[in-house]
Amino acid sequence: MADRVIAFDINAARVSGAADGALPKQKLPPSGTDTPRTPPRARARAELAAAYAGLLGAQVPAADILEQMLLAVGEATAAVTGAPAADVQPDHVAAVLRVAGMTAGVEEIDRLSPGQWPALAQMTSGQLVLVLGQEGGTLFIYDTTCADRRAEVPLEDFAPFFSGRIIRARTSLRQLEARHAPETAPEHWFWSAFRAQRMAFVEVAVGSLFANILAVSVAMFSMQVYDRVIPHKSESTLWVLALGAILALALEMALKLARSGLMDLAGRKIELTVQSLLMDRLLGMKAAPGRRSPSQLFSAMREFSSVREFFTASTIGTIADIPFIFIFLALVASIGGNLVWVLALGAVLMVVPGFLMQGKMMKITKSTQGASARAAKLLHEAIYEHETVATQRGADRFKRVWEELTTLSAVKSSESRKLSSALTYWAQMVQQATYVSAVVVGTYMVFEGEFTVGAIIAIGILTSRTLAPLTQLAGTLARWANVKAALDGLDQIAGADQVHAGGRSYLRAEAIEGEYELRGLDFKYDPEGARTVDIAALRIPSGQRVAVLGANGSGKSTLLKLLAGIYEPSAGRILLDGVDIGQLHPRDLRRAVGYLSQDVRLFSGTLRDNLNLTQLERDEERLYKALDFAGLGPFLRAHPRGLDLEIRDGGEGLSVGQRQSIGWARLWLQDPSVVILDEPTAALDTTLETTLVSRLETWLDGRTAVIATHRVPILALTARTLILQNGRMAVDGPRDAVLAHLNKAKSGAAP
Ligand SMILES: Nc1ncnc2c1ncn2[C@@H]1O[C@H](COP(=O)(O)OP(=O)(O)OP(=O)(O)O)[C@@H](O)[C@H]1O
Repeated sequence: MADRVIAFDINAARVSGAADGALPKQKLPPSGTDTPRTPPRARARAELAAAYAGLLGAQVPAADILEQMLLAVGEATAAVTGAPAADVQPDHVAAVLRVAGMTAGVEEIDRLSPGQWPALAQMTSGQLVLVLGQEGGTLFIYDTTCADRRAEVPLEDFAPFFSGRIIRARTSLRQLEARHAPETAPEHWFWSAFRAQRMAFVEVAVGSLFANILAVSVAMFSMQVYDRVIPHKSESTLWVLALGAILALALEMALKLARSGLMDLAGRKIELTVQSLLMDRLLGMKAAPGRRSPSQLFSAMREFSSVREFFTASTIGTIADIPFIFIFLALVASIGGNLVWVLALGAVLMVVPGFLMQGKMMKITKSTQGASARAAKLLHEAIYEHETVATQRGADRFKRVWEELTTLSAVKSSESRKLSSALTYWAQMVQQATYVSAVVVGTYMVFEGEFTVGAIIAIGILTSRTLAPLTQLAGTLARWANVKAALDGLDQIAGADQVHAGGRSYLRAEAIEGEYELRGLDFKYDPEGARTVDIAALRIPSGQRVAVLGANGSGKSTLLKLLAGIYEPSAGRILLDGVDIGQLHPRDLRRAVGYLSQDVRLFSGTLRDNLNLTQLERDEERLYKALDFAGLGPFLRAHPRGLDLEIRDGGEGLSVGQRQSIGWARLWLQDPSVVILDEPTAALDTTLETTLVSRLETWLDGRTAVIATHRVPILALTARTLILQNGRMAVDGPRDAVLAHLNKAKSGAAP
């Protein structure tokens, strides 16, 4: 039996890779996440978690799980000790399974029973094993060394080594819905957040009902005092009624306070949901060159504040009070009969202009927003491009356009303010006029003997209460155009095509070899315009290094962005490892394809943040190794702040060449199997370029590389040369042959 346990233990070690790292290496791509400092069991545990998730129907590659795990481990240890990543614990595995959309947790069990499986069991040695099921006295364990991946282990062999802890995951209802529910129209990004808070709104409505019923008490009190207390001089009744009315008022206030608390909470939740969704959509947008302007997106996001202010407690309270107008009207009808029509007419007159003016308000708002968006863009350029504006003597032009825009925006917003004040004042005036009319009609009814003085007083009070929410509604309507325009702007962001489109399934690829095939590839920035890239057929075998040459504007950068999957072809296909690049899961694509752009951008934060944008790398040594590779190591080792060097707002803090080096360091950390490089050494000095090129000799080994360049040293790394002319492939051949041909053509053309 002991042999059996040992055999099992070895299997377990192999399955979880804890002891000897016996996992087949090719299972995970050679990615930046798999560093020498990757916590010892992380890699194997990622494999196990991926296998477990797969059993539950969620196809998540181990590489994704590994990334999440390292994040979870890093955050947990950083939070406690600030130390580098520790070992992956069961809690981290459970957390990662939850991120993958399942419900998962660590449980302590005292008995092994069939209902618990499949689950990950922790052994006394700390190893995790995936238990697939249990039948009688036998457990089925996931074992990659068996042909059918299942090992049978008797319970009595397993039990002594079992720690009593399991990680159990279940498919969440949301996941089941996503997997099996028939496809329905997607929910509106904004209104669906309201729907999620519907319970809070039901509670608000109930609170409003009681608050409004209590609000009647003052009217009833006045009526009773005038009609009963005064004629009979009944002091005790007066005090009883007064006490009742005050109690009712206090209760009404308490209810309204509770109601506004509830609305605030719901409002906050809605805001957080919507803001996070908008950010997700913004970050996940597909590149749409020439079709969407960044300044439009900026101003749309900024306008969210007007949406937030609109949907505060006061607006929701106003809307919640509207249905109760009918209760008040019914009450007035029961006291004053036909007099209720005066109120009804007043109510209609109060809000109709607000509705009629919506079109005009919308027009004014759109032009105000247009002008202020353009002004914001100008401001951005004036600040960030200050040096160019100054050296190119552009200040006068900027000032003129700024004045034009601010004048336009001031005129338009004053127009909008005037209209909205007029609407509010109109509503207030009609409310007062309705009160006067109700008293006049009531007085005639008193003359006729149909009415008491108390009833007139009560109706006066009820008139104010009935119409008060409508005055607020008029104000709300005046602001609605603004909010509607902001929502329309945000629709652009929320509805923008996403890189990772929800509701479609992608092909998951653990590793990408890097073989490209282009078929009938066309790309146009402007759908009506000419083709920027037009390549009938091209094949780049995996591991080949290709240089792309061509004059300025010939389409090199565009082709590279297409190969990197940043742009989508307008027509034709790009296959990577035989799969349409659009079919590959964006995470897998981004992991395997490294892209170094012509203009490396830095973000505000430290240099460490800028190097480690994935937040996965916690090993300082590795960060320095990356910097050494890119030629920045000596500079930063000598720098007093080192990796904590502050990169200022707008990415300033390093020279253009140093920025390009950071791009190289990022690429080294990513360690992709395909590299797409756009003028990757253009900003480097010749010494660094030569050093880097010699390092690349070995680093590029086994990687597919497509390099657009005007520089000779980097050409030495490539085996094949493509020359683009107006987006078309003019030449394609072995480097030396192409270069010789070019030199010959040049010398032939020379006088
Ligand atoms: N974002 C964009 N929107 C519209 N047109 C663009 C955009 N980017 C590039 N173009 C156009 O596409 C054509 C090809 O540009 P691309 O940047 O691919 O050329 P390139 O060969 O990389 O040039 P360079 O050597 O100067 O970097 C150019 O005519 C350019 O005007």
